[in-house]
Amino acid sequence: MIGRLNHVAIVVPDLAVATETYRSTLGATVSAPLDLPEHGVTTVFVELPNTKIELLHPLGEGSTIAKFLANNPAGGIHHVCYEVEDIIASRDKLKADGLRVLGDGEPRIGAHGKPVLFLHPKDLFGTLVEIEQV
Ligand SMILES: CC[C@H](C(=O)O)C(=O)SCCNC(=O)CCNC(=O)[C@H](O)C(C)(C)COP(=O)(O)OP(=O)(O)OC[C@H]1O[C@@H](n2cnc3c(N)ncnc32)[C@H](O)[C@@H]1OP(=O)(O)O
Ligand SMILES: [Co+2]
Repeated sequence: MIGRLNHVAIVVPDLAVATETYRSTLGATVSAPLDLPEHGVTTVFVELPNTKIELLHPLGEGSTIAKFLANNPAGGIHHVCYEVEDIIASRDKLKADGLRVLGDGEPRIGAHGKPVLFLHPKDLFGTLVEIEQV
């Protein structure tokens, strides 16, 4: 079911500082910030040869990642995203196998304009997992 690693997400306390560090210190190609108010985040994508790093910062009140940043004020790895071919079939199999799909269980459009879902970290060894249909 899961395919390529689409991205690894890092929540950062200062998106501009993190972006400049990846661009200048690490010499990576980085995108412009993208506000995703429906997800309560601002994202910057670091393009790597074999995957992407998603830099995340809370956007607006009640952001789903505000608590994570409060618990990890220096930042931290927040989730990994695996690619799937059919997000509905994947969702239904994961649910049938007892994993909890977060939110209302319906895919939403993510930063790449593709449908995404999230799986509870407690069901996947303490790791928040996002699946993205490609
Ligand atoms: C989709 C746009 C973009 C993209 O790639 O396209 C994004 O990726 S946006 C990313 C932001 N959106 C989300 O993360 C949506 C899914 N997340 C959630 O629903 C919540 O963050 C949730 C349920 C994972 C955690 O909720 P909350 O922050 O309120 O914390 P809780 O106290 O309820 O957590 C319960 C339990 O889980 C542990 N936890 C929380 N976050 C993580 C994490 N990122 N990785 C691992 N574990 C996590 C937390 O410590 C609690 O554990 P406990 O032992 O009970 O203390
Ligand atoms: Co993501």
